[in-house]
Amino acid sequence: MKKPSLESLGLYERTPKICIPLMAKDLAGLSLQLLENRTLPGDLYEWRLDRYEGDIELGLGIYKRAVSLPLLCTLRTKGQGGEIELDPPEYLRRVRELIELSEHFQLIDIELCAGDSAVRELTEAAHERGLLAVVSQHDFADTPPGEEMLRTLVHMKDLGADLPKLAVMPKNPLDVFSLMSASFEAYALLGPVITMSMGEIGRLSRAAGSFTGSCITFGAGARASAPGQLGAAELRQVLDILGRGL
Ligand SMILES: O=C1C[C@@](O)(C(=O)O)C[C@@H](O)[C@@H]1O
Repeated sequence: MKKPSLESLGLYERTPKICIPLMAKDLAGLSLQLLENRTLPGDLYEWRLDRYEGDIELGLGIYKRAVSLPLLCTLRTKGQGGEIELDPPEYLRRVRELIELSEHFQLIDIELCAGDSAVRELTEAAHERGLLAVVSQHDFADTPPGEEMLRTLVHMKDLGADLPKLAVMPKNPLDVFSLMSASFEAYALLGPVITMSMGEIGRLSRAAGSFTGSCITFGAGARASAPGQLGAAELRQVLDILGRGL
C-alpha cells in the first residue's frame, strides 16, 4: 500500500469507515480473530497492542498476509481504557519503536495524555515515516462542556494530528448531543475527526458520523474494545440506512 492520506483512505467520504478492533493476546489469537472477522464489513482494522504479548513484527506479517485493509496500531494505556500501565517515558519509547515498523501499517494512535511535547515529537516522527497520526483522548467518567471538547480537538490538530479523536462518557442523551455537536463544529473547522459517546446511551453517536464529521467508527468483531460498541455487521446496516440519499 502506498503512503496513506485521508483522501486515499476515503476519510473525506460522507459515510464513516468501520474499524474493527483486534484484541488478541498472541499470534495464534490474532490469526483466529482475522479468520473469524473475514466476512465482516470492516474498512480497516485497529490492532490493540496493549493486549498483545507476542512478537509484533511477526504479527504484522500475519496481518499483511491475511488482509489488505489499512491498519491502525494502538497502544492503549490503562488510564485511557487499555490494558497496559506505562509511565510517560516508557510510553514514548514504545510508540517510537512502533513507528519504526511503519512500513507494515498506515495509522498510529498517540495519546494526548502523553503530554504536548511527547505528542508533537511522535506526530512528527509518524509523518516522517509516512504514517497518519490519530491523537486520542478518552474520558470514561464524563462528557466535558461542548467548548472544552472543541478546544481539545483543535489542540490535537495543533499538535500535528491528522485525525483528532475524542471518546467521552455520557450521563444522559443531552451529553450525547453535546458530543455530536462539538464533533460537527470541529469537522467544520478542521476536517474529519473521530468522535464517540461511549456506553449504551452513546450508541447513536457511533452511527451518526455522516452528520457529525466523525470519519471512523469502531465496530466490534470477535471482541468489543470499548463500552457501547455495536457489532461491525449491525453498524454497516445502520450506516447504510442513515447514509441513503445523502
Ligand atoms: O480510541 C478508540 C475508540 C474506542 O475507545 C471506542 O470507544 O470505540 C475503541 C478503542 O479500541 C479505540 O482505540
